[in-house]
Amino acid sequence: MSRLTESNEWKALEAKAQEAKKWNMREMFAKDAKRAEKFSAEACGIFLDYSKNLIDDETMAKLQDLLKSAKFEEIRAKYFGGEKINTTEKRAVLHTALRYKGNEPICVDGKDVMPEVRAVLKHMEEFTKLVRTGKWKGHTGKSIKYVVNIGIGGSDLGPVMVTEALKPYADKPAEGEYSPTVYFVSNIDGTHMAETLKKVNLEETLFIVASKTFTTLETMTNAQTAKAAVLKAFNGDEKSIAKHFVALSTNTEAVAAFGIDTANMFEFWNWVGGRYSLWSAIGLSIALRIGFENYMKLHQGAYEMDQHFKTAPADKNLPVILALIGVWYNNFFGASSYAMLPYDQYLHRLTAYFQQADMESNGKTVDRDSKRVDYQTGPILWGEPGTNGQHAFYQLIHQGTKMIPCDFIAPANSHNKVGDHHQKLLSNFFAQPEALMNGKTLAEATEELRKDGKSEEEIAFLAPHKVFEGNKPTNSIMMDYVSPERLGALIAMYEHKIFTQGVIWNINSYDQWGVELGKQLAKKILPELAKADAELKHDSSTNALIKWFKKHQK
Ligand SMILES: O=P(O)(O)OC[C@H]1O[C@](O)(CO)[C@@H](O)[C@@H]1O
Repeated sequence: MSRLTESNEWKALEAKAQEAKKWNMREMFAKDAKRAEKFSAEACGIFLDYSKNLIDDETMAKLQDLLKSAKFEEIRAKYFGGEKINTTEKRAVLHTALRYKGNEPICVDGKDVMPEVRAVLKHMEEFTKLVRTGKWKGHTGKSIKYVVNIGIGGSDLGPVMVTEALKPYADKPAEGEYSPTVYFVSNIDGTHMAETLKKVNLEETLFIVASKTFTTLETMTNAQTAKAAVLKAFNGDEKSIAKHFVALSTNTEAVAAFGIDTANMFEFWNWVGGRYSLWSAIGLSIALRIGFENYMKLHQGAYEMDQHFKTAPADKNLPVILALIGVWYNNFFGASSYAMLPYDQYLHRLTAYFQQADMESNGKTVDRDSKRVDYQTGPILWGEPGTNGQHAFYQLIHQGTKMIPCDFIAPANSHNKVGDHHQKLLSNFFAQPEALMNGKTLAEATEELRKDGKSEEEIAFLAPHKVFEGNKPTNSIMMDYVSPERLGALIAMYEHKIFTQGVIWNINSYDQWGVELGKQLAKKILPELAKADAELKHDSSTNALIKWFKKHQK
């Protein structure tokens, strides 16, 4: 047994869960007219209603006790204070410094990181202005119309998600500026680069090679392909590289070795985790697309959420509430996944983005004391935007045998006022959590069928299929618009939720050793694919697959 599962706080929650499994949310709402008011909170323009959960005051108090016993406040202070809470890599975790708007120093190893942070932001601002005003010229003297960000994981998903989410801001550039079209190439599958190259005119294209390490196989392969295409287009003139390539990285030497002028390198630091890096130089494609001012508003929203997370009491603290509710279902109800369901088409990559943030952070089996855990850690996160998901997988959420807590997310206003689309969209946003909570009893289903004139025999057969057990937990999260400020706050809210859960589970949320083994094996297999008579020393399945591939490869 671990310290966590042996603790009184954990045991109290286990006992409480036995009680809560018998609760009926419909009855809880009927009994308490103030339930929604009691279990809701608002900060930084984000409204959270968490009343449609299997919780009462005592549950929340006991979850807070668990949090306290995990030394949450102490670890939170270390997180914001630049201490090396990523212990396996001996690194601080300071994405919050990248968006910090205050005047206090933030030190790592006794050195204030803020002057460097501000210098890189300044560099990004100047560069963004040059490109968006058409002053940055390509090799043949043409301005930049296309930007291709080459990166993967955290060097791709954040910028993709944000540029999609804030597209309305790209469509409204400031006076004298324009918004280049931005493409993202991540997959090592040559199709990704090939299809992108078909869409751009190289004379007007800027490639951003975005890689924290500047060693990632996918990114380096794609970058070499892009470099070869540029050199070919400009008759092998190496000088063209400086005009068409910039780098975002922590690895100056590798950037220089690639042939990119380090004056065109935007630096960040090893205390920025890849999946938390959109606030760093990795955000350059965002700034180029929506303008630096809007990128700063995104930072502002996140900074405000950081302040809220640092100071709000647990019962009003949005990231804390979300984290505690997540732990409640993950650890005491056996819920292995949760769904993130944004009701806004512009947020269509939000879930994919948080899949990395959450699953790469908290998908761990060993705790901070290097012991195997005896409890569940990070959940599986999945989802699609509403209402598309409703016509695909909601059936299982409503009537399947698994508990899938859901976060419903929606803005009160759409950027596109098209007829009554938004009203219809939002009616679904409100209806789904209501249906999941209330369900439909056998008596109600029977009554409906009777009203439809069905025979008693048909009713007996059909009614059980029409029953919705209900009692399914949801959070509803709203904001006025999907604006840079609100999106920044929303992202930071979930980042801190992930941190808080990591603290409770006593794991290091900031390393990712789990991605290494597959990479190592791929490196070993690559030369075997090229050599016809390579001796294969894998398991019989892997050997057979490689042989089949070789036989069929033309
Ligand atoms: O920015 P880099 O160093 O190319 O890494 C890309 C991604 O690869 C990972 O290390 C996982 O393989 C992620 O954590 C990271 O976001």
